[in-house]
Amino acid sequence: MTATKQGAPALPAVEVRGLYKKYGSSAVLEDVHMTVKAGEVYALTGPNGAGKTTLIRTMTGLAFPTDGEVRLLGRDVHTDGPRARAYLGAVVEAPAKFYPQLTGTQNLQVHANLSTMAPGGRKIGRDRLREVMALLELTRMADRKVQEYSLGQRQRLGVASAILADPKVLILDEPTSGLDPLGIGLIHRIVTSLATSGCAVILSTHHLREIATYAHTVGILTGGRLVDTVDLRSRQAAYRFRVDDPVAAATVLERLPFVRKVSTRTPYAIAHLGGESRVPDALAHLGAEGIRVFEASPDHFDLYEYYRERVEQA
Ligand SMILES: Nc1ncnc2c1ncn2[C@@H]1O[C@H](COP(=O)(O)OP(=O)(O)OP(=O)(O)O)[C@@H](O)[C@H]1O
Repeated sequence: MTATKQGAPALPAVEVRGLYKKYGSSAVLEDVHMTVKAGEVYALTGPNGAGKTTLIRTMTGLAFPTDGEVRLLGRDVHTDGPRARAYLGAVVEAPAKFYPQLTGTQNLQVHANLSTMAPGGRKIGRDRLREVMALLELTRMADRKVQEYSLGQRQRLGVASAILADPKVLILDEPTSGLDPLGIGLIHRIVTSLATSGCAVILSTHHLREIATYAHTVGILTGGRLVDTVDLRSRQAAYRFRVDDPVAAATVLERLPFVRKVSTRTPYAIAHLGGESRVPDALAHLGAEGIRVFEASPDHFDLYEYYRERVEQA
């Protein structure tokens, strides 16, 4: 848990505890636990029918759990809903529902009015509407009726409405489905920039190779159970050294104080160095011990392969 300036432990932005959801006799979510911190991008993935949308609906308070609880910034979303959702922005059913006869800006104005009326809500001015339309590259469409929007444009308008009130928690169900490659890049940049300013972001997706580039954590949900939570930042801190003797190289690397984890995969010795700046140090030590190094490069974690194995084992 991170600490605030006063030294008190910071509340998780999202906390899911022992969540169960049944439809009739069939269990859709079973004992799901999740913690997401401020500034974290958490990607939820899993096969079709795994329960991602159900989990997201339950986290946002749209569906009620059979058992367990969800807290947003410490408030229970099911028993203290309005206050828990005061800092929440969400697109749960993509693309979000809008009034087709109203323009994009008018639809955002409706959202702005609703969020102003919510507990703790503050006024959202026309400048902010223009700003989010520009951010989502919808300025050209701003005064057109939503019924004239393409699927991708409606998808982007959904994200615009979710970020309108500067949420501290942003939850997006498949935000990039239906978007073209530039639209996908746009959503990545917006999510990254919100997270950098302290917003916790949870999104569901099937696009593993994309999210591997900007998510901090990946939760793998299968058959209603969260079978793994992968910390991508620690996975990606590994470097591999192609050497003449991987076992001897591993022994040398293990002795270095900044090295956390070492393994071998012939012809490589792989080490978690804690950052690129340590690579020259590692090379110097290997060289001093007589190890010949032919190549040093980041050992990219293959999330797709990892996911495939986890889902097949589950
Ligand atoms: N209202 C409902 N009534 C009964 N069963 C439901 C209901 N909503 C979802 N389910 C079932 O719950 C399971 C999980 O569905 P959910 O939509 O949460 O999966 P998902 O992981 O989001 O799937 P996808 O990747 O296809 O979007 C499925 O078996 C689905 O049939």
